[in-house]
Amino acid sequence: MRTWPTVASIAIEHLTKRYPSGTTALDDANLDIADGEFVAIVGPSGCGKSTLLRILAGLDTATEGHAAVEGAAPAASALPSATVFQEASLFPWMRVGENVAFAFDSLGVPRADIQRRVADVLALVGLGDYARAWPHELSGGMKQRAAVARAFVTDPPVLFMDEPFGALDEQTRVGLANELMRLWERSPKTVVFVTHGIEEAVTLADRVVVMSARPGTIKAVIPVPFPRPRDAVAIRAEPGFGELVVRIWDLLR
Ligand SMILES: Nc1ncnc2c1ncn2[C@@H]1O[C@H](COP(=O)(O)OP(=O)(O)OP(=O)(O)O)[C@@H](O)[C@H]1O
Repeated sequence: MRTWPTVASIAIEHLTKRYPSGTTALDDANLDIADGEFVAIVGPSGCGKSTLLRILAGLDTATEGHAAVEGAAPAASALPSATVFQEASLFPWMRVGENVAFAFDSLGVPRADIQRRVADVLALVGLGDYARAWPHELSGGMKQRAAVARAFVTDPPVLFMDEPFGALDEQTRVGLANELMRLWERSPKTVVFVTHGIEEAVTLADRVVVMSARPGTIKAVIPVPFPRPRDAVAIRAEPGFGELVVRIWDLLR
């Protein structure tokens, strides 16, 4: 089995992305993300958040500048990261457990270990009884739980999340935010989390990166001072929570 470090840092330097259509989606973005840090990215629609995440995840290339995951696997083709998108993108022809186990494809992990880890992670996201269910038998929130389980099951040092809870109702979102924080506390990793939810960003992140309208640049990086472990509901009553949310809203105006 391949082994990789438990966490990795990310360096983004002068990153610019121009699509062939002529759209400049990112313009000279610079950011350092520390080992094990949870960073949320917010910004107006179309400011290049997904573009940035796709470049970090190795799914697209930059026009200028570069982004590097440091302390991770040597080959760019073997980036030890997992990505969760707004759509859970489970394979409809595989049961939930098989979808989660698929993350181990070609990693050479013994079958018994895979079964144990899949069962553990499904239990952690509240899907312990659904390993043999088909994706179409799950609600939207349950599908997203399965997608989060698939991202965590191999314990990669880096996790990229692109509006993973964006399509869900508020109550499910808050529940999943808590589950994500518990998973992250159990197995630390560097997380880059794109969201439209300012409160969600402040709840989850160590720092919130605020991007400007297109072409996207990094307008501000706001540290979130609240202690951990956090609770996605109780944190709203923390002194300073509302002020921080308003400050970020003001930056987005
Ligand atoms: N494959 C592509 N080809 C051409 N232009 C693209 C492509 N993908 C994105 N864009 C453009 O790049 C800009 C940034 O898009 P991106 O999806 O990164 O923004 P975003 O901040 O994630 O938006 P949203 O919050 O609405 O999801 C937009 O103007 C978009 O039209």
